[in-house]
Amino acid sequence: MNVIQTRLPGVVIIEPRVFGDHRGFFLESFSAERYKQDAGIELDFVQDNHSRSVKGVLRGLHFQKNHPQGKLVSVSRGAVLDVAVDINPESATFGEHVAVELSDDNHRQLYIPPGYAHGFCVLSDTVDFSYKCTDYYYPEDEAGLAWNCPEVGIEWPVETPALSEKDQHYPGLSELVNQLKGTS
Ligand SMILES: Cc1cn([C@H]2C[C@H](O)[C@@H](COP(=O)(O)OP(=O)(O)O[C@H]3O[C@@H](C)C(=O)[C@@H](O)[C@H]3O)O2)c(=O)[nH]c1=O
Repeated sequence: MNVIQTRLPGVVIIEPRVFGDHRGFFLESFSAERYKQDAGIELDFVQDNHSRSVKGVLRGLHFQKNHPQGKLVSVSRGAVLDVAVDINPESATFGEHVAVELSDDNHRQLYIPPGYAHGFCVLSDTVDFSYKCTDYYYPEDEAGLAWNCPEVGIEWPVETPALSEKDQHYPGLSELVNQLKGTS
């Protein structure tokens, strides 16, 4: 497999080896030893998730405050623009993001270590989105960053995405940092 470093520490693009033949293709979507050695993923995964969304849906930008999750994300059908944002004020890349197209055509995966905000926007008619998480889901611990925060400046492929109710009300980066510090 091929591993591509991004500008954000620990965030890597993984291109699995794809074995194509007259039947279709085969790939290993995860293998603990190899992903540890080649992609630096030391943490164990404890939960697998799958969501389906239609074109124009945007989910994000999400993280958990006290139980941060590392996520190995991929698309089994369709295409998304997947985004990770550095929300750690102590980080040299605070406020920066990476945006990567993941599709059933390029077979790319993105590993996002614990501590980043994550989201994606659907580019295809339908998408099946799968991800492995290094911690469990704690509904009371859920938090988010506004998908359209101007301080982050993500160039999303749609102007008016379809959002969940809660994704319409998350704060921008400065407000989020103040909230996490407990100062507002
Ligand atoms: C994320 C999650 C949701 N749920 C439930 C809660 C809710 O009733 C329903 C839909 O939840 P949400 O609207 O939060 O789903 P969604 O907006 O798809 O949330 C996900 O977005 C992407 C971008 C991520 O990075 C994930 O970590 C996760 O936050 O599913 C679980 O039971 N377990 C889970 O792990």
